[in-house]
Amino acid sequence: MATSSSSSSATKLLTAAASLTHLRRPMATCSAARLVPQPPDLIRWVRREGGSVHPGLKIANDGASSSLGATVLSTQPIPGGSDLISLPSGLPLRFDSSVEPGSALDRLARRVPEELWAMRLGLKLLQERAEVGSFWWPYISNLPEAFSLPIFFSGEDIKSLQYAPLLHQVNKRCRFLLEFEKEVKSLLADLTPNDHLFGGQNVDASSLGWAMSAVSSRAFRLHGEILPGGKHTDVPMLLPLIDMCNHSFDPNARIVQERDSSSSKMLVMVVAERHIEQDTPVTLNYGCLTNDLFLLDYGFVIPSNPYDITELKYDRNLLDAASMVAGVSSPNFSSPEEWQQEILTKLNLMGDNAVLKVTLGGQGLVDGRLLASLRVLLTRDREAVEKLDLDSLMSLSADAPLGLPIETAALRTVIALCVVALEYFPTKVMQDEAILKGDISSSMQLAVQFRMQKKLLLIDVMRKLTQRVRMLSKDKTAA
Ligand SMILES: C[S@@+](CC[C@H](N)C(=O)[O-])C[C@H]1O[C@@H](n2cnc3c(N)ncnc32)[C@H](O)[C@@H]1O
Repeated sequence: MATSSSSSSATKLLTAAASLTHLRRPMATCSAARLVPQPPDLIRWVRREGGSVHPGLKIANDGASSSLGATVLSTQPIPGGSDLISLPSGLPLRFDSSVEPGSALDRLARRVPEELWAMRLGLKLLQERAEVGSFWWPYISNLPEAFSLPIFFSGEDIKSLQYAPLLHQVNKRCRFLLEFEKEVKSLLADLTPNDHLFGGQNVDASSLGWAMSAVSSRAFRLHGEILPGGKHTDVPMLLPLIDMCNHSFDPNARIVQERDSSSSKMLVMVVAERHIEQDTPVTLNYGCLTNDLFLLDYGFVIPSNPYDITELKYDRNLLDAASMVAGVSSPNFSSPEEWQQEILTKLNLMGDNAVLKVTLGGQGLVDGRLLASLRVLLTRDREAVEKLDLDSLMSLSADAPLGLPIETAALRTVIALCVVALEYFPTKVMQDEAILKGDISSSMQLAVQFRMQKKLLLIDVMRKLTQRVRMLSKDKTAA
């Protein structure tokens, strides 16, 4: 069970977090605070550099909720299909276009693991931030001075997340930043002052963390140049002004790319998806992401996020505990028969290549592999199982593929798994609600919101599966 290792993760993490306190800047009470107090007019800069911006748009602070920070706002009604913002290929800030292969910056970037790609572009951002007269200064000076990402939380706030998979990720990122600071310093020590990558400025875990957060919360992965044969690569890039648009799962605008008529370069545009009323924020969909990723990369949590999931570790003891809670007896959870083991191996839940992470919630509601394993472990009818393919065994939409009693027992076991998973959280939803009403820091607010949403998700899965069990038995009675 994922949350079972939380205490050891938390201890490790606190060790890392304690030494990261210098990373923390006071979290901006208004996250709209910018790098410099009066930054240049971004819209004017975009227009001057060959981009276009719809005359009915302005940058505004989202007053309704300061956590949303700045936003692009309509000052007049805008018809659907209108071009809102357009950036020529020179305006996006990319790593690949200007960093020489083999250069010191390139060598440093190669030390960053692929999954932390934001740090690579972050290095370029730091370099431009340090360069006097940088082309991108009007953009960079408009970036937030601080970010509400968990790497900047205090040890206490990180612990309050109460969810091991996220604690693990935060811990990993904090450790990486501390290690990378050393690597950067050692590389810089070998360079002459003239070759210093960051204009002689001190680069530490704090500035690296700022840059990584700026990129993870604002960059888009878009097509780079069109390659011969019409292929294109996906490149992360920072999009001035476009990155002032906040996220919505039901956005009123979207990003499109058009090929520049005179070259292989790409134009990046934002187009109104539908009619936008006056005084409405222009929103984009950042992706169908879990709250883990929204919090880690963007520093916010979406209530009732339909893409959020809770991770569990597939573990026979856990299944035994759940079956006891459910009142479903199955000795096969701890000692599956050989034919059952074969199917568990095919499901990658046993054997050398086993992947034991399973999920609840999200679009599928129950992890197909978990559901299939329960159906298989709860039946003695090997023949019936062998008539089914893996997809039918894994599908929640299939009508009780092994019959009603097995389906009911499997679903009741999943419901019990949710009960057990809820027990792992040290606090209850009601306690979280009470804490949120109190006078707490913005990072504690985020941590408590995050863990509360995980619990509400489990409760929602329980509710939906209970309905399903009822429906199945009703159908049976009616038949
Ligand atoms: C691409 S930037 C958008 C512009 C940003 N609001 C600003 O002040 O610069 C992404 C950041 O905006 C905020 N944000 C965007 N959409 C949000 C949402 N739906 N809820 C809460 N915060 C959001 C988060 O701080 C996120 O890291």
